[in-house]
Amino acid sequence: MDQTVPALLQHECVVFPEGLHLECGFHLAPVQIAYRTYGTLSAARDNAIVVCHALTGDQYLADTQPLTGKPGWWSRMVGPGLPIDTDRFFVICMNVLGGCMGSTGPRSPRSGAGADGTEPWGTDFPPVTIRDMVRAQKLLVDRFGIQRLFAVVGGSMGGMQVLEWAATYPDMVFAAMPIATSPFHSAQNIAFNEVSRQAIFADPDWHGGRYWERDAVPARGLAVARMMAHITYLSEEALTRKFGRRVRRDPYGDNPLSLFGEMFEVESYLRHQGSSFVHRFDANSYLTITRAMDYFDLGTEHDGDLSRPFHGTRTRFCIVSFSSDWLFPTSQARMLARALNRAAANVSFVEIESDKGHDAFLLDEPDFDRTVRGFLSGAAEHARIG
Ligand SMILES: CC(=O)SCCNC(=O)CCNC(=O)[C@H](O)C(C)(C)COP(=O)(O)OP(=O)(O)OC[C@H]1O[C@@H](n2cnc3c(N)ncnc32)[C@H](O)[C@@H]1OP(=O)(O)O
Ligand SMILES: N[C@@H](CCO)C(=O)O
Repeated sequence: MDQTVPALLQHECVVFPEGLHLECGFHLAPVQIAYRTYGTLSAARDNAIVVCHALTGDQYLADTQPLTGKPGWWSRMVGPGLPIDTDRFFVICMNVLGGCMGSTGPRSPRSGAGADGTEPWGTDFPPVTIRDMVRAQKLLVDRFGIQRLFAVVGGSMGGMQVLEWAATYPDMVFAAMPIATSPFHSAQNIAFNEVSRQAIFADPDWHGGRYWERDAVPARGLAVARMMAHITYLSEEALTRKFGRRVRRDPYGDNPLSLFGEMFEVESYLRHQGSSFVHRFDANSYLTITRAMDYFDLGTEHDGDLSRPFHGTRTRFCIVSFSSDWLFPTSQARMLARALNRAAANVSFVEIESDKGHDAFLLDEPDFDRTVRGFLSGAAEHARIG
């Protein structure tokens, strides 16, 4: 496994020297937010959409991702004439707090007492929550002089941020589209995250989280973490359709269990997903962000009542789930819809038929594209956006 440390790049970002008081009680300063924008902010500043990325996404939504050289993760969704139409809307996408693509996170230089600005935070980076991520995003939205967002859209952990935006800043969000998400992180998903984290801890190059001292990364552990997680992003049907039981010659030649020097295509695919991930992601960020997802529960401060954060809301919601998503199943999306109904919110709910599993929101699903386009166009008419 290649041990190359993912490159530290220069990203477009804004530094907020005053920082942010985190939910854990720690004051993190400064806070840097890396972002990309697409389209033009209207003179009335009323056409802004914040798109929130998922666990391992980044701000490169619709242009080339600099580490991989590939198109941004939602290039088919965001652009001129596309469902999130940049001829009409001004789209902002920010790397989350705790991330590793330019926003303040475990790879950033440690700040505060005793810090000399050369050593990264590593595992001493304070625990952050989804609400902290959203409050950090609001710093940048305020800097743009935007008082009300036309919409907030996102899938998976991005959907958690959408819900947190709507709950924390109800007067700022006209429309909200939480996709393939849940009002709380389930026990099963916390369990998957824990397996991923243990894989990282078990790597001999983990070095107590101070792997930079060895100029290495816990590549094997991080790759195994991603391999396991990646299975949860697909579905049995999708894996069968893609690979079935097909085998190929084992290019690694390191499998003592292979009878004829072969390997299953699905094994080879997972290895590829694991090793390519290591080139674009930081292990300490992975730990920080998976933990933030685990903490997420809209009912925590409300005796488990998921409707209370939304009482009195005027935000229009469109909840989207995918029929084969077993990580964030439709039953959890329905739970969210019922909570919003109890809060008397304006809510619509769409389940898209798909066999692609959780990552369907990243893939070509024409019904999904039509849903995004339709909801945003309808909401734009009500918001009287040109
Ligand atoms: C939401 C966010 O915020 S963004 C974060 C999302 N981005 C990611 O998760 C990136 C990694 N994830 C993926 O690639 C996801 O599978 C998706 C959903 C984004 C893309 O899915 P698909 O387009 O169906 O691609 P697929 O899952 O088939 O993977 C294709 C890759 O596997 C490789 N591959 C396919 N079959 C095999 C095989 N048998 N052996 C080895 N490699 C294989 C392909 O060569 C391709 O490699 P590349 O990405 O280096 O070019
Ligand atoms: N595959 C996406 C979605 C996970 O929830 C990601 O890695 O961010």
